[in-house]
Amino acid sequence: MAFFAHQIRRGFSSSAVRNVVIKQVTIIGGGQMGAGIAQVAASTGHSVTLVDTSDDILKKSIKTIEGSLKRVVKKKFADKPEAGEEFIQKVLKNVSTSTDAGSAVKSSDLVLEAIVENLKIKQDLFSRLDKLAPAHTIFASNTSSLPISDISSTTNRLDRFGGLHFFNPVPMMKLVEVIGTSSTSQETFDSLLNFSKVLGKTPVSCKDTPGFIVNRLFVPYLYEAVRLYERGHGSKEDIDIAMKLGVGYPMGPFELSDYIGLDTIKFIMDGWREMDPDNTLFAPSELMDKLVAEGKLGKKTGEGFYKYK
Ligand SMILES: CC(=O)CC(=O)SCCNC(=O)CCNC(=O)[C@H](O)C(C)(C)COP(=O)(O)OP(=O)(O)OC[C@H]1O[C@@H](n2cnc3c(N)ncnc32)[C@H](O)[C@@H]1OP(=O)(O)O
Ligand SMILES: NC(=O)C1=CN([C@@H]2O[C@H](COP(=O)(O)OP(=O)(O)OC[C@H]3O[C@@H](n4cnc5c(N)ncnc54)[C@H](O)[C@@H]3O)[C@@H](O)[C@H]2O)C=CC1
Repeated sequence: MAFFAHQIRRGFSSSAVRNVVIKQVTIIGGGQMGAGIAQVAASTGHSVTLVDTSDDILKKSIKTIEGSLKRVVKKKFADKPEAGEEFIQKVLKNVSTSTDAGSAVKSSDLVLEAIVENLKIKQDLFSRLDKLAPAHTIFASNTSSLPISDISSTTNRLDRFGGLHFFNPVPMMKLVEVIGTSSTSQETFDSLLNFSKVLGKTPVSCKDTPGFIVNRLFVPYLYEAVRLYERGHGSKEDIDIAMKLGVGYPMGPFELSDYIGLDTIKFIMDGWREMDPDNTLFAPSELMDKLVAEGKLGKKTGEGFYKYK
């Protein structure tokens, strides 16, 4: 009886009665997050195909992975630089690239999406791939804020669909939020939990609620820092210093917003405000709107709250 109730909660489906051991991974989107996830998956022995819209972007993704691996081995193989170089080459061999998502997913156990934070584009992608991926393949999204059940709604594999939310920079941040919708099967959820552990991360289980755990607490904090600055209650520099030295955060809110990308943070907040317009935690910021409109998105564009050129 308990088993049955449990299966109902997770949306039982006969096609998903076994745990999928994830070996072959397709990652769609080779930006900040996709490249980081590809690196970690390849470093832990997975065969990874990284997909993006052009070969030029993918070349940049591989360069990013190479640069990050160099930082990792500097520490891990401090006394054995040759073994470090060997490790880098071994990891890079585990990553192939493609601009053809449809072909890439044909041999995948997991398709993990880390493309632009836009519901329609994510839905279109998964709807197309659903027809091409094998039946056992699990689909997952790395979305920061969109409901997983909205993203999965255009597919016929609701039981094999979940959220895997990594943190930036992926090689350094230990947490993964694993998100199950009311339709995600227990087997899928367990496979995603297990995959996160095999990557060397610590997973936490989340419901499909806005911002899951971390961003629901964290994004309002980042916005309140900007509003505090707009009210003239402190300079950006002092607010950053205060949060680093006062509560031990590794980065202040302005440094971190620039690091994540102001477009991503604004997109999250705009979406929540639309859902709950009277919630003062979701109030807008004129400065944030202005910077994003000017294309000053943070570190990735060379300027955000601070300049990086
Ligand atoms: C928006 C969302 O949906 C969710 C999110 O991601 S929210 C954002 C979550 N992320 C954070 O909060 C990041 C907070 N910042 C930090 O933890 C740290 O500042 C940081 C790890 C990014 C950098 O650390 P730092 O001490 O400030 O700088 P730095 O000295 O350059 O780096 C520390 C170490 O990390 C390593 N490192 C940093 N970035 C790295 C990367 N991308 N790849 C590999 N190694 C990296 C460095 O090599 C360095 O190693 P050593 O200690 O051996 O020298
Ligand atoms: N930046 C951050 O700190 C975090 C972001 N996220 C989420 O991860 C996702 C990706 O974010 P970032 O890596 O920061 O973005 P990014 O802008 O660095 O990278 C996105 C990549 O996806 C590619 N892309 C866009 N549409 C595509 C398509 N249809 N097919 C293939 N590739 C496509 C782009 O060319 C780009 O290289 C978003 O959903 C974001 O909300 C999650 C955790 C942290």
